[in-house]
Amino acid sequence: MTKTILITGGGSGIGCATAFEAARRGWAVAILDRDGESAERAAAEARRVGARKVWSTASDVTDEQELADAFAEARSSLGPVDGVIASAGIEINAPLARMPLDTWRRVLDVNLTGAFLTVRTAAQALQNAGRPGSIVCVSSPSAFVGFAGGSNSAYGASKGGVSALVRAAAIDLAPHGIRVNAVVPGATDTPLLYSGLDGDELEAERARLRDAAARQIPLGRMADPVEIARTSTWLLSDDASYVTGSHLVCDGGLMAKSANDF
Ligand SMILES: NC(=O)C1=CN([C@@H]2O[C@H](COP(=O)(O)OP(=O)(O)OC[C@H]3O[C@@H](n4cnc5c(N)ncnc54)[C@H](O)[C@@H]3O)[C@@H](O)[C@H]2O)C=CC1
Ligand SMILES: C[C@H](O)[C@@H]1OC(=O)[C@H](O)[C@@H]1O
Repeated sequence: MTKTILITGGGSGIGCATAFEAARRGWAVAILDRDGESAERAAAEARRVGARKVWSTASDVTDEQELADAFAEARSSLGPVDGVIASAGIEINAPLARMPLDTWRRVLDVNLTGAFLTVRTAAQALQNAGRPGSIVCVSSPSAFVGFAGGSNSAYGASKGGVSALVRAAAIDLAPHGIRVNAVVPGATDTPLLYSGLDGDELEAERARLRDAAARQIPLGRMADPVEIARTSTWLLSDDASYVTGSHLVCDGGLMAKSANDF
């Protein structure tokens, strides 16, 4: 069935790949991103490769009114949405003792409050249209295990909150025929992993992560964003009609193994 979906953080990485995968399925796609230019670049590329109906706008997921306006404009442009993917997110790591409070607050605001506002706005849009629908939030292995040398307290806490939000929202929205799930990507080669790095530092980090993936991830590599996108769009599809409140882990086996194998 042809669907109309809306993606936050669709200007880059996993969100952008998900927009392309949805377009490949013949779905109409609304691409939202704090960086409006990246959203438009993604939309232009999707059109170039044959996307049927694509629309984009700048929208910050921490701003409830901006989100509501973007959902309304998406409906005017593409029609009522059937599904939403909350992919917008940031990762800023620091040892606990050196984690600035404003960094903690920013990470929680974007990743957790942004997901909450996206889920609530999506639910309102689906109910206003009198339609069932599906919402997918992008969580993380960091919601379940420690990473980054113990420096991801803010990021891990934000994603732990996203996972709890998904379970609560699934129960809350089920009577309205709205399914809510999480996709849990493993290490995926996107700009998020290289936040704040460029030039030689970025290449060195890319090499370090590829080596770590080869040694620590059972499938021996990081994910390509499109592999996450296929999982997310399956959750939005009618093939997942009885799936809600669930976490689909797409991590190459990373979490299947303990870091402390005996
Ligand atoms: N790359 C990875 O290894 C993993 C990523 N994730 C999650 O996947 C999601 C997507 O991340 P990636 O594609 O990897 O990173 P990315 O940095 O390529 O994409 C994130 C996008 O979100 C946008 N964004 C950031 N703050 C925003 C805001 N306040 N409002 C609207 N848009 C905003 C950025 O402009 C960017 O386009 C994030 O939630 C991230 O936490 C989860 C597990 C692993
Ligand atoms: C598994 C990743 O390395 C980990 O998960 C995330 O969400 C972050 O991107 C971390 O790097």
